[in-house]
Amino acid sequence: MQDSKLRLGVNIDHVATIRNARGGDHPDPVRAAEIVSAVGGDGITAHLREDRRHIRDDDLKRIQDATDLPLNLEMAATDEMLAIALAHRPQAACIVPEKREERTTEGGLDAAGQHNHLQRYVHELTEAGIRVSLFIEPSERQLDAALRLGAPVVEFHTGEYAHAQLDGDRERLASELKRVSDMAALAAKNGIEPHAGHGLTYENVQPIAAIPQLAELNIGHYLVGEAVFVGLENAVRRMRELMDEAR
Ligand SMILES: CC(=O)[C@@H](O)[C@H](O)COP(=O)(O)O
Ligand SMILES: NCC(=O)COP(=O)(O)O
Repeated sequence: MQDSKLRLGVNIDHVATIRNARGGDHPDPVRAAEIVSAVGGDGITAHLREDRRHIRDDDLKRIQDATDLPLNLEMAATDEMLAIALAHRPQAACIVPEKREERTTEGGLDAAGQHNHLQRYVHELTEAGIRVSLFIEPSERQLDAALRLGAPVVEFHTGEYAHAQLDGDRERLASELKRVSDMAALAAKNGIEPHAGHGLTYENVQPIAAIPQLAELNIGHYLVGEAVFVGLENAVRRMRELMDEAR
C-alpha cells in the first residue's frame, strides 16, 4: 500500500484554453499554477498538444520558473515532444495518446500494441531523470505492457468511470470502479505507482480517492470550470477536502 496521502495534481490546460479563445495573455496558466501552489496542491499537470490548443511551448518554462511544484508534462510519443521534454526536464512525463481531431483524450494509450514504438521514449526520458508515466486504461493487458516497458508509474484513464456516473448507470459505474481498484492493486503489487485521472469531479472523486494504492489524482477541466464560480483557490481546497475525507 502507498502512503495514505493522496497527491493532487492540478491540470491547468483549460486556463490556457480560455486565454487562447481571445489570443491574448489572460487568464495566464502561470497565475493558476501559483494559486495551486499557494493552496497546497501537490503538482501541476500540463498537456502540450501537437496543435497547441491550450498550453503553449513558452508556458512550460514560465510554469517551471513560477513554482517549486513538480511539473507533470503530458505528451504524445513523438520526436517533437521528446525534444521538448528533454529540453525542459519536468519532474514527470506522462505519455498520452493524442488525436488532433479529438475533443479530449478519449482513451488510454495502447502500450501493449505500441510497445516497440514506446520503448525509446520511456528509455530516453528515464535516462534524462524524468519519471515516466503511461496514461493507460485500467486493464491487465496494458498494465503488463507498462511493466515490460519499465515505466515506474501508470495513470489510469478514468473517463469511462466518469461517463458511467454522468449516465447514472450504477452497474457500469461499479464495474468501472472495480477495474480501477483491481488494477491499482495489481500495479502496486508489481512495484508500479498507480495514479488516476480524467473527468473527475466533486461528485465522482471519492470512490476513486478511497482506493488505497493510488498515489496521485490529476484533475483539471472540472476544477477550472468550478473556478469560474468559486475561484481556483476554493475549488482546489474543496477537491482536497473530498479526497482527504475519502481516505
Ligand atoms: C491527458 C488528459 O487527460 C488531460 O490532458 C486532460 O484531458 C486535459 O487535456 P485535453 O482536454 O486536451 O485532453
Ligand atoms: N490526466 C488527466 C488530467 O490531467 C486531467 O483530466 P481532466 O480532469 O481535465 O479530465
